[in-house]
Amino acid sequence: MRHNYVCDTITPHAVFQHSPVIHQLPSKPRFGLRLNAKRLLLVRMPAIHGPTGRKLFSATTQKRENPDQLTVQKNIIGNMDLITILLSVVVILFLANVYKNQRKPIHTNLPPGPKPLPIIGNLHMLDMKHPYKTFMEMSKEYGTVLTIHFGMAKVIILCGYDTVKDALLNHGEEFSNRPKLAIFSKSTKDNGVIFSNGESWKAMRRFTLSTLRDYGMGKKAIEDKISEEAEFLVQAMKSYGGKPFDNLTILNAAVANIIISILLGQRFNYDHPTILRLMGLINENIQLMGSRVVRMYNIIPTLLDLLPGPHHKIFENMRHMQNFIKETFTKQKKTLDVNDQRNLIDAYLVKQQERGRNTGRQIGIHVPQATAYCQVVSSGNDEDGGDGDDDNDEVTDVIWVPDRAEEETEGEAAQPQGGRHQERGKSESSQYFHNDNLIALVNDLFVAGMETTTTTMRWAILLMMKYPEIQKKVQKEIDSIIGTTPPQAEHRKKMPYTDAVIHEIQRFGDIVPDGAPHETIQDVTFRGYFIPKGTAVFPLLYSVLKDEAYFKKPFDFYPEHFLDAEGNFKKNEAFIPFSIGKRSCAGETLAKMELFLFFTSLMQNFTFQALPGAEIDLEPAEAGTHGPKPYQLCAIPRS
Ligand code: HEM
Repeated sequence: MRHNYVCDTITPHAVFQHSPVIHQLPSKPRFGLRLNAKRLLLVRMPAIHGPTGRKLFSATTQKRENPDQLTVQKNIIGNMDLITILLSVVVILFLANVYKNQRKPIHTNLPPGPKPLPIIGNLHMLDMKHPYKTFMEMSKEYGTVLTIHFGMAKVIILCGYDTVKDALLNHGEEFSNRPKLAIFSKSTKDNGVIFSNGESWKAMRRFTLSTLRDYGMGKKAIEDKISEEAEFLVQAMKSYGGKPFDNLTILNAAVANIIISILLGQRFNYDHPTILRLMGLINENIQLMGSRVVRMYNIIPTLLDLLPGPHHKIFENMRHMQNFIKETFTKQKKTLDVNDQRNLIDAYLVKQQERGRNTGRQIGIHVPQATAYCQVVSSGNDEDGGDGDDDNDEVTDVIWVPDRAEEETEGEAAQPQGGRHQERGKSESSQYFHNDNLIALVNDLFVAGMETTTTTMRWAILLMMKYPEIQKKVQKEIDSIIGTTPPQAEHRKKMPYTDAVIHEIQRFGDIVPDGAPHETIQDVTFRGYFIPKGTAVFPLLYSVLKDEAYFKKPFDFYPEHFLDAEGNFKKNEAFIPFSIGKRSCAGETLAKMELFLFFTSLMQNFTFQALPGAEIDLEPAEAGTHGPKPYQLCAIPRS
């Protein structure tokens, strides 16, 4: 019985499940190595070879009936012994190696953390639904810089504003990479802006910041677009006549239309199939990202690739998004006018053309040269056959991939904190403006620009329903400062209470509690600890936005966090929902403008109420971002 159990634990899957038992085994070598190798495999055969293995095993134990059968069985057993020994040796060596590596003090001065188990590390200790809560608990024991083992990989967790600021600002460059996350790497091949690194990231980030500025952020044009969209949103909410509804779809569509106008230069009605399709794909993926299986996928992708699960749906949805983007820019290319750029995709295509001109070649035309090579990009097939991506099959493009000698030297990527304007006029790495980067970049901006702001707006309405007296104070300020005219960005400075409420919504909602993962670009000595190059680092935004040293009532909704005694708006340096440093949110200015204009437009026109008798639940849903659970609301028109 005991042998059975120990041997079962030696299949990779079972080791994962039962490893605490491995630790409890008494004496001598661990992992049941003292077992007879043959017996080990006999018990393991069913797990490795399935039904055949099971039959072989029974052949050794049942009564033999005739000599022929005996001979066959002897051969089988002879072969099996060989396999038994080989496999046992492999398994034993593998486990011994894992054990040795985990015990070996490779770096003696790593930040402290809980003791890991073989293979699974500290995974068994984590609340997989809210890992940030476990990290906060652990930091009470181990300090604000701690090491957690995600399986066999070490991850550094940074807790509290002082530590996060120290890492992302004072050691900004050293912590500025992103780790490869299997769930994204597989579909984007590390292109785009959110999960890319090195020169390609710098080129994409610089382009994103300057183009968002030209087509969106800080410009009157985008302010007008948001105001216009806010009016559509108000009308859509009015259409419910005060009756209960779930605001997710229309809020999502309103926010989506802003990023769509920047990316594609158009808006869609809220029931248009295209916008519904895009939102459906993105929302489903965000939802699935929060699942435990997907979190596990980033730790053991090779194993999970073999198993069914939500990760396959994520890949399928990403393929549909990519096909949509390919189809869109292929069509746009046909009507591109360099002197009349309509949107971000046009600006990107112009960069591609510049590249062609600079090198005496044109994008899309293969000009063989000794020092460069071409890459043919084909969209592949529309795998679902029914999502309207039929044109994609014809999309074939030829892009230039220069040799290293052609690469231009880049400066630092633009920094949002005070450094945004420095990137203008710098030489550009136009070799990175290839189609794969365009697809991944547009996808990144769709997802980042749509989901985050919608989720914050959903918190905003839920919190106003929960705290009607705060809602009334906001409305009073709107009535006195804005009146009935459409809200404008410049009103904000005169509205300290509303400004404080919006800040508190973001602080309390805390929609990216784990922070986006970073990675050390080189060996780092940080706060007395050694963190090797290539280590994943989580700046825990939850621990910052709930930092008791900076916020008096960290777990309450308390707009006074951002107000002084006279009721003036008061900045709080630990308010960093967009993070800080080199990888901080590229859409921060746009998001702030959207939040202010959408929020004030809604508060100007409606009083939000929960359904009579309904409990307002402020516990976040389990998803990729920290949003409220689905809820119904009544938007009572103010007249
Ligand atoms: C309320 C709204 C938003 C919040 C709370 C938010 C928050 C964040 C956070 C926490 C990060 C990770 C920073 C880090 O790694 O340290 C991030 C990255 C990013 N965000 Fe946002 N974001 C919002 C809206 C937007 C919008 C509207 C856009 C674009 C239009 C956008 C584009 C990006 C991009 C491109 C990155 C990756 C930057 C990089 O890796 O260089 N975000 N955002």
